[in-house]
Amino acid sequence: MKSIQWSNDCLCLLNQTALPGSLEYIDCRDHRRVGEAIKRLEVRGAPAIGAAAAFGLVLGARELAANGENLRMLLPQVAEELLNTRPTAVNLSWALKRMMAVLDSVSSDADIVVALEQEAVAIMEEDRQVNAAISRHGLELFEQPIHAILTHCNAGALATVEYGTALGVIRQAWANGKIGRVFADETRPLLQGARLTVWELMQDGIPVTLITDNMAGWVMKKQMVQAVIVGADRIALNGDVANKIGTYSVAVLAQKHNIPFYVAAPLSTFDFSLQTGDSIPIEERDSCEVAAFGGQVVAPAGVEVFNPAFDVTPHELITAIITEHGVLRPPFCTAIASIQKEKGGK
Ligand SMILES: CSC[C@H]1O[C@H](OP(=O)(O)O)[C@H](O)[C@@H]1O
Repeated sequence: MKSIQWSNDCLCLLNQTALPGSLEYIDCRDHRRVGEAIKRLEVRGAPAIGAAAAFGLVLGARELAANGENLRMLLPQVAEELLNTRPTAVNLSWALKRMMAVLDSVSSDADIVVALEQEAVAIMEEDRQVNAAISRHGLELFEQPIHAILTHCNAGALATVEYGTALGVIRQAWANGKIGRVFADETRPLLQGARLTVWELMQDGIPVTLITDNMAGWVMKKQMVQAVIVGADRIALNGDVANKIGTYSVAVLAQKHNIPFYVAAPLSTFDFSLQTGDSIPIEERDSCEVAAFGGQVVAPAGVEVFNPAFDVTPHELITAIITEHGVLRPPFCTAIASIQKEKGGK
């Protein structure tokens, strides 16, 4: 399945809020609809929202050009609107910064829209290649086959342009006989695990067991899983990782049970401006997501709700970070710095 498809003047998104019940597609023909889709998690996952925002900027540029507007003056406002949809995943700002840099590289205004579209297509294609590389490098984690691996939320093809990050590693490991089963946390409150990860793995014929988030500790205690792998939304220079709420709890439990805890993420998820995860912005979402379940209100009206969509796992709890450049091992600050150097500080 493809979470995102671009055809000339339309960004077609697989509506992830309708899964697994129905396969519905949203045709976005302007940047405002793309922004709404990101806010509503109709498209979600750090790399996927970065790519969607990139094409949202293309749609915005087309509209401005069609109205004879000054793109260099007005496109920053379109970028700002898309940037303000969700604060935690750094891929959103990374993609928009990369797209806006096109303006500096194009001398003629008449060429801006085409150049932007080419850059958005490049971002989409690179994500495919990057996830394939992450998945290949992930094989290094499994010198010996393991019975089962636990994952949290959805870091699969739905969260990226294709193949996935954490689920990309799982797919490759399964194909090479390195894992026998996946345990998927349901991932309250929006159930990305129960609705999306389970659906993806069953589509691929990969054995999966669904558990509630509060079962993860017991599953580890009973030695039913031998590793954990998750995605990421923002990684600081010291290796602190922001990811779906509940990831920190799983990492603490993994350490308690001496189970390796892996993070799979592309370099576009690294925030090279942050020394630690302390200042990663954590999105807080509407209380109705917690006070209701499956559309049914379950808590008394008026109850106070705290609904952070992400948490930050300190680098000390992370065994390795799998990137397209290879598997990073602690000390992550050194490993990340050497990648930065290799890439010329970009
Ligand atoms: C491959 S990034 C996936 C990452 O994004 C998810 O958050 P959301 O569903 O709110 O977009 C979650 O943190 C996943 O690990």
